[in-house]
Amino acid sequence: MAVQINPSILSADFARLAEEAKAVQGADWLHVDVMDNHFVPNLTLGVPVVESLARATDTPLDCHLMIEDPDRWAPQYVEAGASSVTFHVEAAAAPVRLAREIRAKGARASMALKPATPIEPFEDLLPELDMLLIMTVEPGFGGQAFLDIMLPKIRRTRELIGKHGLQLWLQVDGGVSASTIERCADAGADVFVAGSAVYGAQDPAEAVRALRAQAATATAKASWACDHGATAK
Ligand SMILES: O=C(CO)[C@H](O)[C@H](O)COP(=O)(O)O
Ligand SMILES: [Fe+2]
Repeated sequence: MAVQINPSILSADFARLAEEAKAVQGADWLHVDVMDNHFVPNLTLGVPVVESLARATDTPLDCHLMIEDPDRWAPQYVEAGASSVTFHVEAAAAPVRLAREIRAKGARASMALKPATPIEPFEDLLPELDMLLIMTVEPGFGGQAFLDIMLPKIRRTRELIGKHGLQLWLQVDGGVSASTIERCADAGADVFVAGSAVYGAQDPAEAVRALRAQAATATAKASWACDHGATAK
């Protein structure tokens, strides 16, 4: 499977979101961080902004919900135009029902794990999902340092995906940059969120291209990709 690069608009200029979306043309998805100041100690944007952004760009929206009560809110993000909706398992009351509802409404269903949440208790849920997000920082803020200690979890998750023969995407989010993306790809990630590394760059579109090239090269050399026939874009 090809690697995917998803710039996070958390590091973009919120007053110029439509232009900021165009600045990363060539990106696979736009990553939209929704924070409610309850699940995480920060507040960003909600359904109306996602609705406007979906109208303003052709790049599909990958909504990462860092909010309480995703069972109630996640379906509204699909209706607002998100093509992928990620809820946190720590916040969901009924993750299987929620994933099925997101899919039934026509979006990709994704589940996120905070750094201290292990994957193993959720192995049986993997077939219900289109993507699993492993946080590589504590959720809440952009520009934090990548947590190396998450690499074994990425590796174990990739093994579980292989064991069950699933076509599940494995996303990493937090501190992903030119100096960390290769380790993530080597461990088994294939979808890479990058906020400050893209929007903090002189040329955001070039930063996306450079990250993609690095991830693709690391994936081509990775044992998990050789075993499962993954190919670089
Ligand atoms: O979910 C997030 C934070 O909770 C963001 O997507 C993430 O932090 C991106 O920013 P950066 O690449 O600068 O770490
Ligand atoms: Fe995110």
